[in-house]
Amino acid sequence: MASIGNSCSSPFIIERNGESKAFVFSTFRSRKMKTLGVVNGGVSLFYNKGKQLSRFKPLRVASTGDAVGLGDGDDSENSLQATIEKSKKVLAMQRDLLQQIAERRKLVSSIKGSVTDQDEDEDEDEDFSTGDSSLPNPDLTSRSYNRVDVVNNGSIPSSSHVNSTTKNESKILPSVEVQEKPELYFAPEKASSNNGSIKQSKTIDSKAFKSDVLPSYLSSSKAQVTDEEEESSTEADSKEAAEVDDAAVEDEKPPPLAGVNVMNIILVAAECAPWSKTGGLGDVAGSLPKALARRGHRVMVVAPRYANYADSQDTGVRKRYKVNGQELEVSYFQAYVDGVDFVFMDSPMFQSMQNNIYGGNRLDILKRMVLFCKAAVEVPWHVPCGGVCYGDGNLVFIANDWHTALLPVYLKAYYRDNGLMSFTRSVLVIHNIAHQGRGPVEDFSYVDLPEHYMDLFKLYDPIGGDHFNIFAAGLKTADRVVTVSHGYSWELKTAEGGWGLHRIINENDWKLRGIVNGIDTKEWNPQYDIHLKSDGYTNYSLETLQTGKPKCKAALQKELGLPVREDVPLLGFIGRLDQQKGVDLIAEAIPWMIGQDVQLVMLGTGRPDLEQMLRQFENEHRDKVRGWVGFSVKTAHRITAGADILLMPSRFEPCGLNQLYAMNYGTIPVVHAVGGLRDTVQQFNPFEESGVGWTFDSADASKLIHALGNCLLTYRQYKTSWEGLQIRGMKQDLSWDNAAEKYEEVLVAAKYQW
Ligand SMILES: Nc1ncnc2c1ncn2[C@@H]1O[C@H](COP(=O)(O)OP(=O)(O)O[C@H]2O[C@H](CO)[C@@H](O)[C@H](O)[C@H]2O)[C@@H](O)[C@H]1O
Repeated sequence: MASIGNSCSSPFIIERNGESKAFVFSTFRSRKMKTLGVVNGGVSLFYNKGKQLSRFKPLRVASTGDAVGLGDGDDSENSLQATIEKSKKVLAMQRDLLQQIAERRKLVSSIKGSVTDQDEDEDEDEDFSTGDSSLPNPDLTSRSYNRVDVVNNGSIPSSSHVNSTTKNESKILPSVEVQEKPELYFAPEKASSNNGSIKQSKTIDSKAFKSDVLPSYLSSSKAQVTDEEEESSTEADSKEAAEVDDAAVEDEKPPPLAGVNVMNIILVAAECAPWSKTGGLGDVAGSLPKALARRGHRVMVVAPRYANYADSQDTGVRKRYKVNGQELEVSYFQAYVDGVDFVFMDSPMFQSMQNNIYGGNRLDILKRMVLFCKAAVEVPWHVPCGGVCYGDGNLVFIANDWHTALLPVYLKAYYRDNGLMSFTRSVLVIHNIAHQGRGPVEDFSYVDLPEHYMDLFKLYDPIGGDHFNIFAAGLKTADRVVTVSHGYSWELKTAEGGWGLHRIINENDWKLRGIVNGIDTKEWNPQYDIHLKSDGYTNYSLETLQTGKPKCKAALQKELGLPVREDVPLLGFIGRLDQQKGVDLIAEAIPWMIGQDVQLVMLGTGRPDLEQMLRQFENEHRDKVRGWVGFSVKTAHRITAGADILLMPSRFEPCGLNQLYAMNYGTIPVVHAVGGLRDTVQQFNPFEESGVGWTFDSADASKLIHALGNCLLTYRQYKTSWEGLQIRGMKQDLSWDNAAEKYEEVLVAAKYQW
């Protein structure tokens, strides 16, 4: 008995006795054809209204996603007949629904006519919010759906809107019985469908035939009835459709910021704040997606579920993937926050790793990432968000660092090479090239790829000879590559900055772009910061800076057990304790610092020897230094608010977030001018009263001391200049919104890249 996989499978894949068959259409329809994706007994097909069906070609797909072309199968004839029959029925249902909507619209028009003008708008709103079923509201279709639906060929409502629509829609639409679980398919009309043009939107979401969600062709009626080239089956149909279209136009919301480029975006990362975080990657995964969602995209984040996150819910979806010959089950939990679908992948492999995300030996980590990436590629098929899967049309994955660099490779090897996910793209973001997923060549056997893929991973190392390198394969395979600042994008191409990957990066320069990270201005904002609401701390803004910040400084000094003195400059350092962050430069400068009248607090975890060093600093200079070994988000926020100066002597820094947070809190950064630090911290110029901090040009303790000396002098003797530095820093727009717009350009470029 054929059955569809868990609640929302690919329309192409039919599972039978543990094996899956995938159907791929051998001919793509021309733009002039009306193509409709129809769920039918587990088979999705495209058909031309009343015309000949597309031929399709069966593929056999292994549960891991490997697909092997088998040519035309005998039973395809029978299933073809069956699907034709069922398609006709569905078409009839569709006409029925359109007719009902048109009738109801007429009814509402007549009711509207009898209501006084001044009340009209309010009444409509009330009807919507209260869901009053006595007055069916045709405008629901245009109001209750996300703007994405109108312009997106994928016709996917965002989760929130799916939910709100579900609530209202049942009152205006007859329920349609569908036995099969929802499926999703988007027409493979890349160029025409993906430009977001309303008129070109032709695909009918198969979800349309599920009883509890408003069909996309009705919800975004514009998207489905305004095609001038459409061959309507009856005149009445087109008239009714046009009326529905009018209803949508009447209440149309302003277009999304992304305009016609609205897409489905899935960011995949090994960590995602606030649920999991070891550093800046977690921050980016937690906040960039929200900025993309604000631009009108439908956005999901997929991250491992390292612990039981209270705010997420089990979706009930279960899938199995092979890792190193072993079948492993994954399940998915979901939360909807600030317009983004956060999907957490659960597996015994991830559980209990919350405080040790990258823990275990090389092969343990590799196997975790193989499982994560294999499963993540199929999330848009299997995991419904707000009741509806994303599907693979108009979709771009954003993979991050080596941990997810396998994703672009799997997307290509398992799917695109086999005619699946043909219009799905991948972008790989480099947050830190120093970690690459390296191992001996034999590690290739763990990633479960065809032999000819080996070349992508193999890299020659002058010391170790040939080795296996996951980042190398991801960089070559991804459609586009982003790194987190302009400075770092340049450094990556040098032998010093590319960490052995500079040749590959140079060869792929055409697809590389530097985009400076933003910050989550809700999370990292002194005005709303939840960590400043107790223990003597206080929220402050630009207006209350001169009273609020000293209060936070005093609270921090008190909390740390340092002398509470307003006049002493308080220096802070927050970061991973490793070679990258230049902790050793601070160590070298400590004797000089101790000779100054300053206080220093350092927060970090990492290399045991550096942790020990922090403790030692504190023990030796208890009146001036605090070395806090540990990972504490609260303390990081409090140091950022309470310190006067933030030290970032990083040897290399792809972007750096702490200096951005610092500037937003009126804390002055002193940084090594490298990578993103050079891009984001302009040196103070006392003659022009410009700049936002101090920079030094080489990773040398004497340079750090020189820059810090000038900084301390300004703090002590030039208060007005100091305030100017603080104000300029705080006034900058450091939000993700700018960066999100640039990411969007990259995503669009990837989308139209063949
Ligand atoms: N002990 C501790 N307790 C609490 N919080 C702590 C902490 N140690 C670090 N953090 C927090 O972790 C984040 C660190 O972000 P960074 O961007 O500075 O560095 P990271 O090197 O991890 O990120 C990499 O990716 C980011 C994102 O792209 C790039 O900015 C960066 O240059 C690149 O190295 C900040 O939010 C910081 O507050």
